[in-house]
Order: sequence, then C-alpha cells, then structure tokens
Amino acid sequence: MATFESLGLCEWLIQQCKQMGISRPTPVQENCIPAILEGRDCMGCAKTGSGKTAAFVLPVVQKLSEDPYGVFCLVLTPTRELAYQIAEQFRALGKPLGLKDCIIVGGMDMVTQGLELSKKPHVVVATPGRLADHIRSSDTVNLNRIQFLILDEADRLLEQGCTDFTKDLEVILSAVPAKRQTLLFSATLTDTLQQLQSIAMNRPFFWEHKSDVRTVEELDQRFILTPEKVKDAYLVHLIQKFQDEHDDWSIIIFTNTCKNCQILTMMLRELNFPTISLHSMMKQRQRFANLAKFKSNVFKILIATDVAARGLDIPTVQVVINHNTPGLPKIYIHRVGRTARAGRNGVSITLVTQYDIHLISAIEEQTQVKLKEFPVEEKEVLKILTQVNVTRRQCEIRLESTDFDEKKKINKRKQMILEGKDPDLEEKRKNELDKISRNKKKLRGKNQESLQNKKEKNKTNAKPTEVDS
Ligand SMILES: Nc1ncnc2c1ncn2[C@@H]1O[C@H](COP(=O)(O)OP(=O)(O)OP(=O)(O)O)[C@@H](O)[C@H]1O
Repeated sequence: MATFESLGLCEWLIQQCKQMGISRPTPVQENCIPAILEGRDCMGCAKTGSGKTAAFVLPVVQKLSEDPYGVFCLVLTPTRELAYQIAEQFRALGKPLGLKDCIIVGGMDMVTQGLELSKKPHVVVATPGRLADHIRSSDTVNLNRIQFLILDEADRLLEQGCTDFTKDLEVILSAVPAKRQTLLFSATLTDTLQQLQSIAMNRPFFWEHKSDVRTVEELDQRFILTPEKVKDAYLVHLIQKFQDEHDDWSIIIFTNTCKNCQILTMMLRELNFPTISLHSMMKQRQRFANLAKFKSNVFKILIATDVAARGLDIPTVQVVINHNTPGLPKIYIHRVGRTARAGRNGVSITLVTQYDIHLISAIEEQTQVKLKEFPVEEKEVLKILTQVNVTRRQCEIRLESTDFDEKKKINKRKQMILEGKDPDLEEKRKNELDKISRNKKKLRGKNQESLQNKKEKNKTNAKPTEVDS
C-alpha cells in the first residue's frame, strides 16, 4: 500500500496532512501526485468525495516550497463557495510555508480584490467570470509566470450550461504562459475529454478510477414515486422521519429553481424545521453566511439549487434529497455525491413524478446502479397533505408580494449585458417568438377543431338512417 512518503512528498507536508486527519493517500492521490511532481500535466477523474482536491494541492504546495514566488498557481472553479473551500485547503496544507492565497469571485468588492492581486499571492483561486473581468479591466493582474493552472470541476468549466465560461476562459488562457503545468480534475471528466486535452497539451497523464459504477459504494440510492401534488408532503414526511430517528443529522435538498428554493425554505421554516437556503439570487455575503450556518450544524437542512451540486465537502451530510429529478445524469452524480464522502455512509432519495421516469432510466444507465424504492407509509403522508399544501400556497402568496420576480428580471438583464447582449432587443425577440408560438398553437387548435368537425360530419353522413336499415 502506498504512503505519502513513497509518492515523493516531503516530511513536513506529510506531518501537515496528519494534522488534518489525512494519513494514507486515496487512489486518485496515489496515482496523480507522482506524475504532477514529475512535472507532467495531469487529468484526474475519480468519484465524488475521493480526495481530488488534496491530489492537486499537495504537489503544488511541495513545488511552491522549492521555489516560492507569486503568482505561482492559478485555480479555476465554477462556483464561489467552492473557491473558498479550495483556498482553505491550500492555506491549511501550506501553513508551515506561510502560503498566501487570494480569492477572486463575483459578488465581492472588485477594488479590494485588485489590491490583493497586486500583492502577488502564491495561489489565486478564482471563478472565471470575475478573474476575466480583472484581466480585461486592469494591468495589475500578472499571471504570466504561473507554474500551475488548475481547472477543478474541469468539465463544468468547459460545458456551455446556464453559465457559459468559455469566453472568460479564453481571456484567462491568453493571460497565462504556454509553458506551465495544467491539472484538470472532476468526477465526470470523460464527456469533455477531447476539449480538455487541448488545454493540457504537455503529454498529459490521464488517470481514471476504473469502475463500472460511477457513484460510491457507501451511497444507498433510493427513489420515491409520487404525484406532483403530493411531492411536498413526501418531503416533509421524510424530513420529519430523519429528525425523529436521528440525533445527529443534516440534509441537503436540491431543487430546480431559485424561486422553488425560496418557497420550500419558507414552507419548511413555517413547519418549524431548521432550514436555510443557497441559490444564485441571494447576495453573496448571505450565501457564505448561510453555508457557514449549515456547516456548523446550526441549521440542519440546506435547500439549494445546483449551485451547491458540485464539490462542496460537508462531512456531516447524511442525506441528499432530490426534490426534482435532475435532467442530466451528470448533475445527479454530483448532487448525490454531497453525501457518502471519504468512506462515510449516506443516503440519497430522489422524488420522481410520473413525468420523470425516463430520467431515472437515463441516470441508472449512466451510473450503472439500480435505484431502489424508499419505503414510505402513504397513509402517514396523506395525513399531512392538506396542511403542507396550504402552507406552501401561503408561502407562494407571501413571496409574490415581495419583489422576488422583479429581482430575477433585473438579474437576467444584468447577465445579458455582461454577455454583450441588448436586454431590450432580446425581450423584443422573445416576445416575437412567444407570439409566433402562440399563433402556431392557435392555428393547430383551429386545424384540430375543423378536422374534428369534418370527422363528425362524415360520421353523421355515413350513419345509416332508419329508412335505410
Ligand atoms: N487521503 C485522505 N484520507 C482521508 N481523508 C481524505 C484524504 N484526502 C482527502 N480527504 C478528505 O476527503 C474529503 C473529500 O475530499 P475532496 O473534497 O477533495 O473530494 P473530491 O474528490 O474533490 O470530491 P468532489 O468530486 O465531490 O468535489 C475531504 O474532507 C478531505 O479532507
């Protein structure tokens, strides 16, 4: 069995690991650390919670100790919370070195960030949008000597999801030197492998945890089939059950939209559950504060959108509930990976409506795991159905009276401006498209109606009269 020593890490760093409860390398660390220390580019694909962060932090910290200067390493990651988490690992493992890091993420003061960047920290951890803004708007950002470029959750950074990072990545890649080591990590790297290979050009060492199953063994994966209208009652029943049966518990509930996240949070609070939320329509300081309250177990339930689906490492989470079935198996893999981390056990429960059954088949096909039904006493759920649905409706009405939708519109406009689009023009286009599709629908309805009329006419014409018979 490998030890950190046999991988080539130096004694002080091994001691530092021990202090953090890391005594033996995990497979991704065992395989990737030597290649990175050798100076190779590296692509590491291993399951959620398998220690990928330390697999790149450890060799970078060791190399930094041999030749310390700033900026030595740049880490890119898709979410702001993840940037803080990664920076924490650098700070903890690089403490004996006096490692200085700097976090560059959206939603925080740009001037302060510019100042910090100008002090040349050893490690910069950033989300692509904000770092690209700094590069575009000032010349205080000097990344032209970096030795390491790391893309954590690399596949997410390259895919064109609801947040498209590709333009920002282009800006960043043109600001970093061609001669560098590039390290790419994720639990779902293989879909974007070819694109990634073009970023890591220097003979990349590729390591993948070979396994038929793409989720961890310690995870008990369940589903509950429910009509849409009973979904919330099932959710409340599940939470109540965990609360009654466990002393020490914490749950992450994933949902599809910021609004739903907000409504569910209000609803569960109304029902006296210690709930807190995390979604992209919240102010950044609130996002950090809520996550901290959840991590410290002050609040036991976190309701989040997919902004929390990747990377977050909160060891106390025993249960993940998918309030909606994720449309992509990849998102499912990351969401359920928030529990059963680092060898611990965990349960995931996905609420499935009759419209989502095909999504479950796609998830099972990709993960190679058959989801088992979670046994629930339906009678118990039906007992609370009315109370839950009335509470939800009350929360919806309360939210409608706030400016939540208005804020959403403003955020959307801001995002469009950032993407170089004209929001008014876009709205006009959208209205035109809506009008066209409304007209199409009308026309289709009319056609169907006249077809129906014709059919009925034909029927009556063809009907034999009493005389005929
Ligand atoms: N060698 C080790 N031994 C024990 N625990 C470890 C080891 N390496 C890392 N850990 C711990 O395992 C947990 C999960 O690690 P990490 O967050 O790096 O997972 P990951 O592979 O990046 O997961 P994800 O794909 O979800 O981002 C962390 O709490 C970390 O401190």
